[in-house]
Order: sequence, then C-alpha cells, then structure tokens
Amino acid sequence: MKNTFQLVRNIIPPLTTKKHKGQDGRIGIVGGCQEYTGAPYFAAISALKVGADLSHVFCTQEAAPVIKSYSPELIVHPVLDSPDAVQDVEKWLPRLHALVVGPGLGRDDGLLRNVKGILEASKARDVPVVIDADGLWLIAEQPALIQGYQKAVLTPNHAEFRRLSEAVLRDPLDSSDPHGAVLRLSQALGNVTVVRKGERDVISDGRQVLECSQEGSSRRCGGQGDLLSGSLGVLVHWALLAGPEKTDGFSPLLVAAFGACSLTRQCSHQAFQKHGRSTTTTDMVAEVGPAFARLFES
Ligand SMILES: NC(=O)C1=CN([C@@H]2O[C@H](COP(=O)(O)OP(=O)(O)OC[C@H]3O[C@@H](n4cnc5c(N)ncnc54)[C@H](O)[C@@H]3O)[C@@H](O)[C@H]2O)[C@@H](O)CC1
Ligand SMILES: Nc1ncnc2c1ncn2[C@@H]1O[C@H](COP(=O)(O)OP(=O)(O)OP(=O)(O)O)[C@@H](O)[C@H]1O
Ligand SMILES: [Mg+2]
Repeated sequence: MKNTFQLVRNIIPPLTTKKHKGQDGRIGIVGGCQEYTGAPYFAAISALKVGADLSHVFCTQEAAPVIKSYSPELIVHPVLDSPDAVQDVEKWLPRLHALVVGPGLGRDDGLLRNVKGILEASKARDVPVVIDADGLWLIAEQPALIQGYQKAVLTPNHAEFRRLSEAVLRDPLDSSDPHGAVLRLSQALGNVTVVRKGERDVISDGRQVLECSQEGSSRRCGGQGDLLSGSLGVLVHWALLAGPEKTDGFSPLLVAAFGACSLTRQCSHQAFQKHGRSTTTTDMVAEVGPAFARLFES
C-alpha cells in the first residue's frame, strides 16, 4: 500500500505560476434535485478542495438556487430538467476534463433519460466519467450505457454494488470473496473500473485489484461517498494526464481511485478525531486540505 501512495503522488500536477486557470481541472457534477442538494455540493466543493480550478454543477432548476447559496465557488447550471438538458450540458463538455454523474440525482425517469443522453455525449467525446449514487441506479437499469467504456469509474456503496451485480451477473454474489466479486463485476461491464466502498474499499479494473484500508472512522453519516466521487473526478483527470508511465503498470484510473478512497477515509478519520459522534461530511470537507497534504505531500 505504501508504494501505491507513491503512485498517487506521481500523478499530482505541480503548482506553478506557469499555468492558466482551469489547467489543473475543470470538473462537472451531474446531479442535484428537489430532494437532494447536499450531495452535489459535497462532490463539487471536494473537487475544488483537492485542487481542481473550476467546479460546475448541472442540476434541476429548483435545486440550483439552493446549491448556489451554499458556495460562490461553484458554477451552477439549472438545466438538468430542461427540455434541452442534453444539449445544455453537451455544449460544456469540450471545456470539462471529467464528469461526476449521480450525486443527488434522484430516480425521476425524466432526469434519468436526460442523464442517459449526457453519458452518451460524454462517451462520444471521450470524457472520463465517475458514476456514483443514483447514476448507478441508471447503470443497473441499462448497463450497456457504460459497457466497455475504459474511462468510466463506478463507486457503488454496499447496496448499489448488490443492485449492479444482480443486474449484470447471473450467479449470486459470493460475499466470501470480495476481491473476486469486484473483479467479476468489472469484467462483466467490460473492464470499467469499479470501487466497492465499505469497511475496506476494493478497487478493480477487471485485471488488477487494489484494496484501501486507510483508517477512516466509525461515523456513517451521509455524504461521504459524495466527497469521494468529487475528489475522484479530479484525480481521474490528473491520472489520465500523467499517463501509465507514472503509475508503474497500474491503470491510471485504479491509482486515482485508490487516492480518492484514501483521502476520503483520512478526512473522515481527522474529522472524527475533532468532532466524534457529531462529525458530519461538512467537517470532513474541511479536512480535505490537511488530509491531502498528510497523505500525498509530506
Ligand atoms: N445530503 C444529501 O443531499 C445526500 C444525498 N444523498 C443521495 O441520496 C441518494 C440515495 O443515496 P443512498 O446512499 O441512500 O443510496 P441507496 O438508495 O442505495 O441507499 C443505500 C441503502 O443501503 C443501506 N446500506 C448502506 N450500506 C449498507 C450496508 N453496509 N449493509 C446494509 N445496508 C446498507 C442504507 O441504509 C440505505 O438505505 C443518492 O442520489 C445520493 O447521492 C446521499 O449521498 C447522502 C447525502
Ligand atoms: N464500515 C466502514 N468502516 C470504515 N469506513 C467505511 C465503512 N463503510 C464505508 N466506509 C467509508 O465511508 C465512505 C463512504 O462510503 P459509503 O458506503 O457510506 O458511501 P455512500 O453510501 O455512497 O455515501 P453517501 O451517503 O455519500 O451516498 C468511503 O470512504 C468508505 O470507504
Ligand atoms: Mg452514495
């Protein structure tokens, strides 16, 4: 695990005065609806805190003023439930380095239909996508949407992993072999990268398996998966930019996922040390800077 941290360090771009705004990452979050406005915020602000330069949120018209009110740093587009949602997002794709699809998306059929079009447009432009939360609900319904897309990373929790496996694998889940279960799901989806979050995070691209057991915390408050998916959006961009020569034979997406899992757990650990049982994801977002420095810059 120690040299895996070195692989993550290898993909982190240097901070220099020679760069222009946006060069270190322009990330789009697709999600945010009437019920859920926190999740897309957590994902978007985490991307900025990890080191992206710009964070866009593409959400429903109703959710937009709420998410805008959380932070001036976010660029919030109230388009996800518009009749031209796909075109409204697609026109931004040339200016985005990665999309994080799902935080706070909800399961409205109309929104899922729009997100299907957005995913197809993203694949057509070779945009890397992290798919989380209710984006995974859509994938479980229509696995062909990302089948074989090598620039896709899925980040299911326990329930989402089960739903995906039941949708894609015929034989029942073998819970006694977590590595094998993630390997098989990745292979069945055409070697997309899968992160099964849990007491230990298991990551596979259908060829290799990494496990993240970085000490986290025993707080299971909502939103931690959104911090992970937002951080992962940036790390995916950096890892693909750095290329496989910097990741010592591991797939860049595998290394990016290990980095995001480690960072999320470290944030949880540091926040829990300060706040104990009252820890929330907001406290964890505040720890992104110090946790990143401790894991990857010291
Ligand atoms: N503040 C917010 O706006 C938040 C919104 N969220 C959104 O809520 C939507 C649904 O997310 P959910 O995570 O509820 O997804 P699910 O609808 O898949 O719920 C997961 C269910 O599985 C159960 N579960 C989780 N881990 C388990 C385990 N280890 N063993 C057994 N059962 C387990 C949970 O109790 C939960 O009921 C997503 O779009 C998500 O982004 C969440 O991210 C939480 C925060
Ligand atoms: N039992 C556990 N012990 C330690 N860490 C855990 C445990 N379960 C999950 N985690 C960690 O908590 C974080 C979020 O995982 P979780 O399964 O809660 O995702 P999620 O349900 O998608 O979260 P969200 O509420 O954002 O949707 C990950 O970093 C994961 O590694
Ligand atoms: Mg989640």
